Amino acid sequence: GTSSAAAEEIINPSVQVSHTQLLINGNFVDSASGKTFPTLDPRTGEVIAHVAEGDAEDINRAVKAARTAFDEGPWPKMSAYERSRVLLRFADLVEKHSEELASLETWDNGKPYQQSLTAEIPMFARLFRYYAGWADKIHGLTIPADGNYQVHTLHEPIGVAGQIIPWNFPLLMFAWKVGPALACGNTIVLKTAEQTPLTAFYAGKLFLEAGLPPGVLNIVSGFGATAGAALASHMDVDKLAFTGSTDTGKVILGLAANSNLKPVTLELGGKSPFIVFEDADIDKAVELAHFALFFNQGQCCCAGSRTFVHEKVYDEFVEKSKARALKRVVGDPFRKGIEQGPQIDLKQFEKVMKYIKSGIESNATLECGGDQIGDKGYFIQPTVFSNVKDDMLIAQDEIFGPVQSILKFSDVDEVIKRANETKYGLAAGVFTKNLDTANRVSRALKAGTVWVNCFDVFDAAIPFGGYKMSGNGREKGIYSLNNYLQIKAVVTALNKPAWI
Ligand SMILES: NC(=O)c1ccc[n+]([C@@H]2O[C@H](COP(=O)([O-])OP(=O)(O)OC[C@H]3O[C@@H](n4cnc5c(N)ncnc54)[C@H](O)[C@@H]3O)[C@@H](O)[C@H]2O)c1
Repeated sequence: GTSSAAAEEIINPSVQVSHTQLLINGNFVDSASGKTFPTLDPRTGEVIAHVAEGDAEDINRAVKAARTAFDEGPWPKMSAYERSRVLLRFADLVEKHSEELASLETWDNGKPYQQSLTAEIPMFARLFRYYAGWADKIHGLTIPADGNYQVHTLHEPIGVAGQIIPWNFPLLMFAWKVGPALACGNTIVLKTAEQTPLTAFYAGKLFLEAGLPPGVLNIVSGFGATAGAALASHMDVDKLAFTGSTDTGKVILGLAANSNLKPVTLELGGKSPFIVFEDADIDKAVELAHFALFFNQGQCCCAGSRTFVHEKVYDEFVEKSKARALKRVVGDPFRKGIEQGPQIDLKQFEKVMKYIKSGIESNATLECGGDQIGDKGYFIQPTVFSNVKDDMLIAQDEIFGPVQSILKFSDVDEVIKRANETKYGLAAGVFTKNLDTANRVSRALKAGTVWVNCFDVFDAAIPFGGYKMSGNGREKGIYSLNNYLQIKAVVTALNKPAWI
């Protein structure tokens, strides 16, 4: 049951925290200041470990190591095949150590252990194998141009990549950033989220074991305003990739523009519609809409956080969604059968509770949930609001928690218009058996991903990214390679060519 699980005794993770120092130039080292900060267990708010607190000086050290590794090699000078083999060896090591990695991920983040172990670790390894496959297939073109010229393009690595990742998927965000950057032959300084520094260090250790040369992947833990800002504004960083909130994305873009104009890829927030049409199989639609919102404690940038339901099936849908949310199993994420763990930290917990209060005050109907579970950690009852109107705060802002908002609609044009009336454009779900409806709506929606009769499908080959204020650029798939390449046109005059 929902309310008692969190009060049960805490399960001890079967893993030791072995790496808490910054990874710079192939060595685990203390921060220059000697400072550390605690990373907390979201189940209890208690300290898991003290981790090196990197700041501007450590970012400088890491960028210097990455610059040297890029300019002097061996990484960009290795054959692409050799680079691909390092990525493949890394993926093998990830599988060998999947239980340690999954335990650390769950401990630091609060997500169900089964999810870490059976969904995220396999996706993590798969992504590195996918980009290992690209490493030796990145090449330029031979181009026919007017005049006596031989023209070709070189697809060069862009240089030192700065990468800043969030706490909701610490390992997967690491993979989406590091995989393509390494496949293209770049070197990296990655800053982890202050809430979840542990798994990146462990992965960094595995990369060294896999034969990644020193300085190619540097990992700095620390806070956004210090370490993050130093990385974004560094004059010797050639490319920046960021995932996190839209507000921070704006800051980052400014820092990049005001320093050396480094190109920036942004993956930001969302308020993604999940649209259920009248012909849908209601039981399946309820389950999928539930998953689309509640997966990962509702802490997904692409969460289906506006559930639009056709008026003909609305009442049944609301009733069944409420019943499903009441059945959701919340508790210690290390316990078998748990579907939902705690929110990441006190700040996020308070933010979600504030939005629940706002939903109630704006006269949405609270169908179920709405409270904290227990008095320890950051567990929140699966919460469902119905009668949600477009102008309510809970229908406009990214809540990033286990709060489903159900809205009623009556025809296709209306729902397309309302679904697009948001500053965001990350993803959307369309649930219908009608092919014409599916085709029409998926083309009309202003979103980087449209899932039709499915949701949260994150295969390594599928590009992901946002329209509008959900960001720019795409990660995963072939598209992500462009983020980490520089295109050089080489034009050579030809003397008496046989043909042009
Ligand atoms: N799109 C996503 O995947 C995603 C992930 C996490 C959070 N969020 C949203 O963001 C909200 C706030 O969460 P948050 O505060 O952890 O997100 P955030 O965007 O502030 O943090 C993400 C990363 O950016 C870094 N950062 C923060 N300020 C920075 C700065 N000035 N310069 C450089 N780096 C900086 C952080 O240290 C972290 O590594 C959440 O409630 C949620 O709505 C979205």
